[in-house]
Parts: sequence; structure tokens; C-alpha cells
Amino acid sequence: MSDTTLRLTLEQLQCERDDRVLFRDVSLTARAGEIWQITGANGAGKTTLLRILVGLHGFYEGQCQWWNDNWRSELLYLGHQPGVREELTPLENLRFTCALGAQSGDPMAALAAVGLRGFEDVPAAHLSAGQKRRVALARLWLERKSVWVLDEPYTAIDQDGVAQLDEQIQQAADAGSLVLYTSHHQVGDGVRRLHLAKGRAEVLA
Ligand SMILES: Nc1ncnc2c1ncn2[C@@H]1O[C@H](COP(=O)(O)OP(=O)(O)OP(=O)(O)O)[C@@H](O)[C@H]1O
Repeated sequence: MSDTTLRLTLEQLQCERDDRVLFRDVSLTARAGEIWQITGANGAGKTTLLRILVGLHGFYEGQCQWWNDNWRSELLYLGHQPGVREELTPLENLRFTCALGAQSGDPMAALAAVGLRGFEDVPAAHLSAGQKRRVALARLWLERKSVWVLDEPYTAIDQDGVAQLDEQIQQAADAGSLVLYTSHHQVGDGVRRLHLAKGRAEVLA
């Protein structure tokens, strides 16, 4: 019988860009219910690593393996940029996500959850950087996915937003999701950490 338990396995993962080794020997197993924080200096390769995990960067050596072939349907990926269409309103942005089939759920409720009640119909181009990030983060309040890969989700978020995001990530993990994120901010106790530095990778879990 095949093992259907959610997990990500990296074995001897190595990536070079422009003849520079970003990281080598990244080996770990991340499982359902865990939160992994990926840290490192600017340019250490954090975004590149996340892009490898979600299949957007294919130039690497070693193994990057999800638990089954349908992992993409369970993935919620938020990239380094908010990925918000500026000509659309927050509500239209979330409806667009839902219409693409990426997620289902209640866009109005999700926007209210991230403090954007009253801004649903304002063109995203007229929002602040933090508000745009909140539009992107609202996807975390739509249908729950079991794998979250979040690139710098705390960028531009105020103190209350940070606390709220901590809680949402913790709740997702408690409910059995696997969360991997880049940030210098630690969500809470028990978070596992992968640190990238000068071509080396260290698991500090
Ligand atoms: N499009 C690209 N083409 C070529 N090299 C790139 C490209 N994007 C990034 N790199 C290289 O990869 C390195 C790692 O970039 P990456 O964005 O993964 O780092 P990071 O750790 O996420 O940095 P930051 O903390 O500044 O966001 C960069 O220093 C750069 O040399």
C-alpha cells in the first residue's frame, strides 16, 4: 500500500545561479502539521528555494519530492510580490483567484478577516503597500489548502497584522497543514528553521 501521508522530502538539493552556489546539501523531511521558517541574508537563495519547491525553478540538482502527484491541488503559494492586479479591486482580485479554480471560499469574508472591509471596491492601485499585501494574504482565509508556501508574507504588514498572521499560520498547522515560509520573523515556538548561508544550509530545528 502506498504511503499517502503529506510530506516534502529534499535530498542533497543544490542550486547554482550565475556560477555561484546558492545552497548545497539541503536534506530534510517536512511533514503535515509543521511550520518551517527559511532564513538567510539577502541573496542567500530563499526565494529560489521556494520556487524550486513549487515547481517554478527547475535548474537544480538533487531530489525535491512531494508525497504524491496531486500535490499541486493542495498548494497555496504566495510569491515575493503581492501578485495583486492593480486595475482590479480587492474583491475582483479574489474572485479572479476563485474563478481560476485555484481556490473556493467567500472573498468578502476573507477581505473582512484581513481588515479590508470598506476597501473591497477600491482599485488595488489606490491601496497602500500593506493593504496590497493584505489582499494577497486574504487567500489564507479562503478555502484551506494543506500546503502553504509563503515568500515573505510579513512584508509591509503592521503589528496587528503580524499577530493575526501568526495565528492563522499556527491554526493551519494545528489543523494539519504544512507551512513553509521565508521571513526573519518567527511565528512561534516549535517552528523548524532552515538557514541558508554562504552556500551552506543548516537545519536548526
Ligand atoms: N532572475 C535571475 N536570474 C539570475 N540570477 C538570479 C535571478 N534571480 C535571482 N538570482 C540570483 O540568485 C540569488 C538568490 O536570489 P533569491 O531571490 O533567491 O535570494 P533571497 O535569499 O530570496 O534574497 P532576498 O532576501 O533579497 O529576497 C541572487 O543573489 C541572484 O544572484
